[in-house]
Amino acid sequence: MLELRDITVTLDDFSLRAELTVPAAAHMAVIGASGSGKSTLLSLIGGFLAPDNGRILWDGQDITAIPPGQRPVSFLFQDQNLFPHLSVAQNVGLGLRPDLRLSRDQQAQVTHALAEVGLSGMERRSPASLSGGQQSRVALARILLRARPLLLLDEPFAALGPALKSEMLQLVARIAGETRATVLMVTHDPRDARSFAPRTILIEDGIAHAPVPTGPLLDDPPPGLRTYLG
Ligand SMILES: Nc1ncnc2c1ncn2[C@@H]1O[C@H](COP(=O)(O)OP(=O)(O)OP(=O)(O)O)[C@@H](O)[C@H]1O
Repeated sequence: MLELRDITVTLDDFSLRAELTVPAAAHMAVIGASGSGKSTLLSLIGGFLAPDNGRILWDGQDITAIPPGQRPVSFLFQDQNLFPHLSVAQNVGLGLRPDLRLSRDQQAQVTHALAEVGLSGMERRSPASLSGGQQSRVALARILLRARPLLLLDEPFAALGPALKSEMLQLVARIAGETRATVLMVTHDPRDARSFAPRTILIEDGIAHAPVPTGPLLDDPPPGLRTYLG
Protein backbone atom coordinates (compact mmCIF):
# COMPACT_ATOMS: atom_id res chain seq x y z
CA MET A 1 0.00 0.00 0.00
CA LEU A 2 1.25 3.46 -0.94
CA GLU A 3 0.27 6.38 1.27
CA LEU A 4 0.84 10.07 0.60
CA ARG A 5 0.23 11.89 3.86
CA ASP A 6 -0.21 15.65 3.87
CA ILE A 7 2.24 16.11 0.97
CA THR A 8 2.93 19.59 -0.36
CA VAL A 9 5.52 20.72 -2.85
CA THR A 10 6.09 24.11 -4.46
CA LEU A 11 8.03 24.65 -7.70
CA ASP A 12 8.27 28.38 -8.47
CA ASP A 13 4.64 29.44 -8.90
CA PHE A 14 3.24 25.90 -9.06
CA SER A 15 2.23 23.92 -6.01
CA LEU A 16 0.75 20.49 -5.48
CA ARG A 17 -0.93 18.88 -2.51
CA ALA A 18 -1.60 15.17 -2.09
CA GLU A 19 -3.39 13.15 0.56
CA LEU A 20 -4.25 9.73 -0.77
CA THR A 21 -3.82 5.97 -0.51
CA VAL A 22 -3.19 3.44 -3.28
CA PRO A 23 -3.99 -0.13 -2.22
CA ALA A 24 -1.50 -2.94 -2.88
CA ALA A 25 -1.68 -4.46 -6.38
CA ALA A 26 -4.01 -1.68 -7.64
CA HIS A 27 -3.81 -0.52 -11.25
CA MET A 28 -4.42 3.19 -11.13
CA ALA A 29 -4.55 5.92 -13.79
CA VAL A 30 -3.30 9.46 -13.13
CA ILE A 31 -5.21 12.03 -15.16
CA GLY A 32 -5.18 15.81 -15.29
CA ALA A 33 -4.76 18.72 -17.71
CA SER A 34 -1.36 19.60 -19.13
CA GLY A 35 0.75 21.19 -16.39
CA SER A 36 -1.58 19.99 -13.64
CA GLY A 37 1.22 18.07 -11.89
CA LYS A 38 1.05 14.45 -13.09
CA SER A 39 4.81 14.11 -13.63
CA THR A 40 5.42 16.01 -10.40
CA LEU A 41 3.37 13.44 -8.49
CA LEU A 42 5.35 10.56 -9.99
CA SER A 43 8.64 12.35 -9.26
CA LEU A 44 7.64 12.70 -5.61
CA ILE A 45 6.80 9.02 -5.35
CA GLY A 46 9.96 7.99 -7.22
CA GLY A 47 12.13 10.19 -5.03
CA PHE A 48 13.40 12.52 -7.75
CA LEU A 49 11.70 15.42 -6.02
CA ALA A 50 11.48 15.99 -2.26
CA PRO A 51 8.23 17.28 -0.78
CA ASP A 52 8.27 20.47 1.32
CA ASN A 53 5.96 18.79 3.81
CA GLY A 54 4.40 15.45 4.47
CA ARG A 55 5.37 11.81 4.30
CA ILE A 56 5.33 9.02 1.73
CA LEU A 57 4.78 5.55 3.14
CA TRP A 58 5.16 2.16 1.46
CA ASP A 59 3.64 -0.72 3.41
CA GLY A 60 3.69 1.49 6.47
CA GLN A 61 7.39 2.40 6.15
CA ASP A 62 8.38 6.01 5.71
CA ILE A 63 10.31 6.24 2.40
CA THR A 64 10.24 10.06 2.15
CA ALA A 65 14.01 10.40 2.66
CA ILE A 66 15.09 7.26 0.78
CA PRO A 67 17.01 7.88 -2.49
CA PRO A 68 15.34 6.81 -5.77
CA GLY A 69 17.50 3.73 -6.38
CA GLN A 70 16.60 2.28 -2.99
CA ARG A 71 12.85 2.85 -3.25
CA PRO A 72 10.55 -0.07 -4.09
CA VAL A 73 9.91 1.65 -7.43
CA SER A 74 10.50 1.08 -11.16
CA PHE A 75 9.89 3.83 -13.70
CA LEU A 76 8.88 3.58 -17.34
CA PHE A 77 8.94 6.79 -19.36
CA GLN A 78 7.87 7.55 -22.90
CA ASP A 79 11.51 7.71 -23.89
CA GLN A 80 12.29 4.10 -23.07
CA ASN A 81 15.77 4.89 -21.75
CA LEU A 82 17.48 2.16 -23.74
CA PHE A 83 21.22 2.56 -24.14
CA PRO A 84 22.01 2.56 -27.88
CA HIS A 85 25.54 1.14 -27.50
CA LEU A 86 24.33 -1.88 -25.50
CA SER A 87 22.62 -4.97 -26.88
CA VAL A 88 19.02 -5.88 -26.04
CA ALA A 89 20.23 -8.46 -23.48
CA GLN A 90 22.59 -5.95 -21.88
CA ASN A 91 19.86 -3.32 -21.66
CA VAL A 92 17.67 -5.83 -19.87
CA GLY A 93 20.56 -7.07 -17.70
CA LEU A 94 20.96 -3.56 -16.29
CA GLY A 95 17.82 -4.28 -14.32
CA LEU A 96 19.78 -6.88 -12.36
CA ARG A 97 23.29 -5.40 -12.19
CA PRO A 98 24.28 -1.92 -13.36
CA ASP A 99 27.85 -3.19 -13.97
CA LEU A 100 26.47 -6.01 -16.17
CA ARG A 101 28.63 -8.70 -14.54
CA LEU A 102 25.85 -11.24 -14.73
CA SER A 103 26.16 -14.76 -13.43
CA ARG A 104 24.97 -17.64 -15.61
CA ASP A 105 21.81 -17.75 -13.58
CA GLN A 106 21.21 -14.04 -14.12
CA GLN A 107 21.82 -14.43 -17.86
CA ALA A 108 19.16 -17.12 -17.85
CA GLN A 109 16.82 -14.70 -16.08
CA VAL A 110 17.42 -12.15 -18.87
CA THR A 111 16.58 -14.76 -21.49
CA HIS A 112 13.44 -15.68 -19.57
CA ALA A 113 12.33 -12.03 -19.22
CA LEU A 114 12.80 -11.48 -22.96
CA ALA A 115 10.70 -14.55 -23.65
CA GLU A 116 8.00 -13.21 -21.31
CA VAL A 117 7.66 -10.07 -23.42
CA GLY A 118 7.82 -11.96 -26.72
CA LEU A 119 11.39 -11.13 -27.72
CA SER A 120 13.05 -14.54 -27.67
CA GLY A 121 16.15 -14.69 -29.84
CA MET A 122 16.64 -10.91 -29.95
CA GLU A 123 19.35 -10.86 -27.25
CA ARG A 124 22.17 -9.63 -29.47
CA ARG A 125 20.25 -7.03 -31.45
CA SER A 126 20.86 -3.33 -30.90
CA PRO A 127 17.91 -1.19 -29.76
CA ALA A 128 18.14 0.87 -32.97
CA SER A 129 17.38 -2.24 -35.03
CA LEU A 130 14.05 -2.76 -33.22
CA SER A 131 10.62 -1.30 -33.89
CA GLY A 132 9.08 1.11 -31.38
CA GLY A 133 6.90 -1.64 -29.96
CA GLN A 134 9.85 -3.99 -29.59
CA GLN A 135 11.85 -1.28 -27.82
CA SER A 136 8.97 -0.84 -25.38
CA ARG A 137 9.09 -4.57 -24.72
CA VAL A 138 12.80 -4.42 -23.94
CA ALA A 139 12.15 -1.69 -21.38
CA LEU A 140 9.35 -3.80 -19.89
CA ALA A 141 11.61 -6.85 -19.66
CA ARG A 142 14.12 -4.78 -17.69
CA ILE A 143 11.37 -3.73 -15.30
CA LEU A 144 10.30 -7.35 -14.95
CA LEU A 145 13.78 -8.23 -13.76
CA ARG A 146 14.00 -5.33 -11.35
CA ALA A 147 10.94 -6.84 -9.69
CA ARG A 148 10.05 -3.74 -7.70
CA PRO A 149 6.54 -3.76 -6.27
CA LEU A 150 5.57 -0.26 -7.42
CA LEU A 151 5.58 0.57 -11.12
CA LEU A 152 5.29 4.18 -12.27
CA LEU A 153 4.43 4.70 -15.93
CA ASP A 154 4.58 8.20 -17.43
CA GLU A 155 2.85 8.01 -20.82
CA PRO A 156 5.11 5.11 -21.71
CA PHE A 157 3.48 4.08 -24.96
CA ALA A 158 2.23 7.43 -26.25
CA ALA A 159 4.44 7.19 -29.34
CA LEU A 160 2.96 3.84 -30.40
CA GLY A 161 -0.11 3.39 -32.58
CA PRO A 162 -3.43 2.58 -30.90
CA ALA A 163 -3.34 -1.20 -31.50
CA LEU A 164 0.23 -1.58 -30.31
CA LYS A 165 -0.41 0.69 -27.33
CA SER A 166 -3.35 -1.38 -26.23
CA GLU A 167 -1.28 -4.58 -26.66
CA MET A 168 1.49 -3.11 -24.48
CA LEU A 169 -1.00 -2.06 -21.80
CA GLN A 170 -2.39 -5.58 -21.73
CA LEU A 171 1.15 -6.89 -21.34
CA VAL A 172 1.82 -4.49 -18.44
CA ALA A 173 -1.47 -5.49 -16.82
CA ARG A 174 -0.60 -9.18 -17.16
CA ILE A 175 2.93 -8.81 -15.80
CA ALA A 176 1.84 -6.51 -12.99
CA GLY A 177 -0.98 -8.94 -12.17
CA GLU A 178 1.40 -11.89 -12.01
CA THR A 179 3.85 -10.05 -9.75
CA ARG A 180 1.10 -8.31 -7.76
CA ALA A 181 2.76 -4.98 -8.56
CA THR A 182 1.00 -1.72 -7.83
CA VAL A 183 0.85 0.45 -10.96
CA LEU A 184 0.34 4.19 -11.37
CA MET A 185 0.01 5.21 -15.01
CA VAL A 186 -0.09 8.80 -16.26
CA THR A 187 -2.17 8.99 -19.40
CA HIS A 188 -3.80 11.57 -21.66
CA ASP A 189 -6.04 8.95 -23.18
CA PRO A 190 -9.36 8.22 -21.46
CA ARG A 191 -9.62 4.90 -23.34
CA ASP A 192 -6.37 3.73 -21.79
CA ALA A 193 -7.53 4.78 -18.35
CA ARG A 194 -10.83 2.94 -18.81
CA SER A 195 -9.26 -0.25 -20.07
CA PHE A 196 -6.31 -0.36 -17.67
CA ALA A 197 -7.39 1.22 -14.43
CA PRO A 198 -10.52 0.58 -12.35
CA ARG A 199 -9.70 3.74 -10.37
CA THR A 200 -8.11 7.06 -11.24
CA ILE A 201 -6.26 9.80 -9.38
CA LEU A 202 -7.44 13.16 -10.75
CA ILE A 203 -5.04 16.07 -10.45
CA GLU A 204 -6.77 19.42 -10.63
CA ASP A 205 -6.29 22.88 -9.15
CA GLY A 206 -3.06 21.87 -7.41
CA ILE A 207 -4.53 18.83 -5.68
CA ALA A 208 -3.91 15.15 -6.35
CA HIS A 209 -7.28 13.75 -5.33
CA ALA A 210 -7.96 10.41 -3.69
CA PRO A 211 -8.68 7.68 -6.28
CA VAL A 212 -12.22 7.41 -7.65
CA PRO A 213 -13.80 4.89 -10.05
CA THR A 214 -12.53 5.63 -13.57
CA GLY A 215 -15.76 5.10 -15.55
CA PRO A 216 -17.97 7.55 -13.65
CA LEU A 217 -15.17 10.16 -13.52
CA LEU A 218 -14.73 10.06 -17.29
CA ASP A 219 -18.47 9.83 -18.02
CA ASP A 220 -19.01 13.07 -16.13
CA PRO A 221 -15.67 14.87 -15.80
CA PRO A 222 -15.27 18.08 -13.76
CA PRO A 223 -15.07 21.23 -15.97
CA GLY A 224 -11.26 21.51 -16.13
CA LEU A 225 -10.83 17.90 -17.14
CA ARG A 226 -13.75 18.08 -19.58
CA THR A 227 -12.12 20.99 -21.44
CA TYR A 228 -8.80 19.17 -21.52
CA LEU A 229 -10.23 15.89 -22.80
CA GLY A 230 -12.23 17.80 -25.45
N1 LIG B 1 11.67 22.05 -11.88
C1 LIG B 1 10.61 22.85 -11.99
N2 LIG B 1 10.69 24.16 -11.65
C2 LIG B 1 9.63 24.98 -11.75
N3 LIG B 1 8.42 24.58 -12.19
C3 LIG B 1 8.28 23.31 -12.55
C4 LIG B 1 9.35 22.37 -12.48
N4 LIG B 1 8.90 21.17 -12.90
C5 LIG B 1 7.62 21.35 -13.23
N5 LIG B 1 7.24 22.63 -13.03
C6 LIG B 1 5.89 23.20 -13.25
O1 LIG B 1 4.99 22.43 -12.49
C7 LIG B 1 3.76 22.28 -13.18
C8 LIG B 1 3.40 20.82 -13.27
O2 LIG B 1 4.28 20.16 -14.15
P1 LIG B 1 4.12 18.61 -14.51
O3 LIG B 1 5.22 18.28 -15.47
O4 LIG B 1 4.03 17.84 -13.26
O5 LIG B 1 2.71 18.59 -15.25
P2 LIG B 1 2.01 17.42 -16.07
O6 LIG B 1 0.63 17.32 -15.55
O7 LIG B 1 2.87 16.21 -16.02
O8 LIG B 1 2.00 18.07 -17.52
P3 LIG B 1 1.99 17.42 -19.01
O9 LIG B 1 0.71 16.66 -19.14
O10 LIG B 1 2.01 18.62 -19.90
O11 LIG B 1 3.22 16.57 -19.11
C9 LIG B 1 3.94 22.98 -14.51
O12 LIG B 1 3.36 24.25 -14.42
C10 LIG B 1 5.43 23.07 -14.68
O13 LIG B 1 5.78 24.19 -15.44
